[in-house]
Amino acid sequence: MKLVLVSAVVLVDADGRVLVTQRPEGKAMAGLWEFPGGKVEPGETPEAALIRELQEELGIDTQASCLAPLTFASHGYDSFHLLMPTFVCRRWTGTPTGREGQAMKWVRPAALRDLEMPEADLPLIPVIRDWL
Ligand SMILES: Nc1nc2c([nH]c(=O)n2[C@H]2C[C@H](O)[C@@H](COP(=O)(O)OP(=O)(O)OP(=O)(O)O)O2)c(=O)[nH]1
Repeated sequence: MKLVLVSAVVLVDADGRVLVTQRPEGKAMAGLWEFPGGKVEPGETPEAALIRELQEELGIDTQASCLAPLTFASHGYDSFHLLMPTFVCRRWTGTPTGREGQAMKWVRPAALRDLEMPEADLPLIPVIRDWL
């Protein structure tokens, strides 16, 4: 089974809400709400991958010192095993916008359980609720 390393981040705004983005039509798991992030490329650190993905996907800038490790997901999908270090970030510059046309929204941690999220994300929800 292929191990896929994906970095994700829980962006937290001044009101304590977190950002989720919707996977676009045509991709695997289309329509599900997920945390910003993406695959870590060869030679890249998880932090560098996130900084790159946040710029590409949302048009915001942050730095490694603003990314605090929160938890991780480890989940077996049919065709790969996902390992997803998950950070929390409260400091960035710019306003997140769906640069790739994806829908996004800010939600209270308590409302995450009402969203349809990828299987791998479900164990993250109580951790986020407890620690934010
Ligand atoms: N960014 C992110 N990806 C997640 C989450 N939960 C989860 O299972 N994933 C999975 C979905 C994808 O299989 C993988 C992230 O890969 P990706 O977004 O860079 O790439 P992708 O599948 O959209 O598509 P591709 O460009 O590789 O074709 O991790 C999450 O909360 N955030």
